[in-house]
Amino acid sequence: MIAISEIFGPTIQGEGALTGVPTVFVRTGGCDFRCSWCDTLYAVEARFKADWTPMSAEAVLAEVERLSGGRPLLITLSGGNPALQPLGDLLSLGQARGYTFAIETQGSKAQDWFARLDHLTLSPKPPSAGMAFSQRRFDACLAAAGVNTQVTLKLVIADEADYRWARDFAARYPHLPLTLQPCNPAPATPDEPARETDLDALNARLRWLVDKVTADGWFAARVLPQLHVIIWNNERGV
Ligand SMILES: C[S@@+](CC[C@H](N)C(=O)[O-])C[C@H]1O[C@@H](n2cnc3c(N)ncnc32)[C@H](O)[C@@H]1O
Ligand SMILES: Nc1nc2[nH]cc(C(=O)O)c2c(=O)[nH]1
Ligand code: SF4
Ligand SMILES: [Mg+2]
Repeated sequence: MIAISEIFGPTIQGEGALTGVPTVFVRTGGCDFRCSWCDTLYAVEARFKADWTPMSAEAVLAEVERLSGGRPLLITLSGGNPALQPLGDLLSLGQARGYTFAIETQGSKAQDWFARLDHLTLSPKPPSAGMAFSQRRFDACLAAAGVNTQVTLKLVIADEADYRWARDFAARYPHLPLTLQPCNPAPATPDEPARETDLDALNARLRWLVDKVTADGWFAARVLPQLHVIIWNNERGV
């Protein structure tokens, strides 16, 4: 069974290389990390376990088909860490009906079914997140993706130290397409679910990041906002 926090859409992918692409999100419950600025703690912290529904692959796909009116589109697996879940059967069922699959994960856990995804977005955490990085685990994710899954790096930047870390990190993986996104410093939290972020402050961070990248001539990086935050602020399920 798959631990499901929420299934929603169709909406658009708001982050990373697939920004703007229509998609349904399947958000799993449970994470091996607890990032300081995580915007989805309701799908992370064990105290919310009772809100996560154990679902079969068939039941998850049935809900996606209901939401999409049976018209196949991109299914984005996120969480929590979806790589902790048994998602191989969901891929087989969905792909047989024409759906394509992308995953968002931090690169801490590899699964053999990564090779059957269309897109694997790896988002290793910068220093500001407060999480340890395992090179071995990250490289295992890359190896599991094989040659047929499109891998991209998505790095969140909160401050100067994160920016320097991102420069070093990306230099070790020059073959991977790279997107940078400014950290939302005021995400909604379980204790303050209606919290709104300051979009002007977020835009200032975006401008700072563009200035850094252009001043450094870092032309391999693409700088993108979280489009869903610009459109819907910290709203959940969009
Ligand atoms: C909520 S995570 C779930 C998937 C997986 N656990 C991961 O971190 O990649 C989805 C994406 O949101 C990003 N993210 C989380 N909180 C954020 C914030 N406050 N500002 C910007 N991006 C954030 C993560 O870095 C990740 O790229
Ligand atoms: N529209 C939209 N785009 C997203 N990209 C990554 C998301 C996530 O929470 O993983 C997300 C999300 O929650 N909504
Ligand atoms: S790894 Fe992803 S879901 Fe887990 S705590 Fe960090 S940002 Fe949140
Ligand atoms: Mg999100």
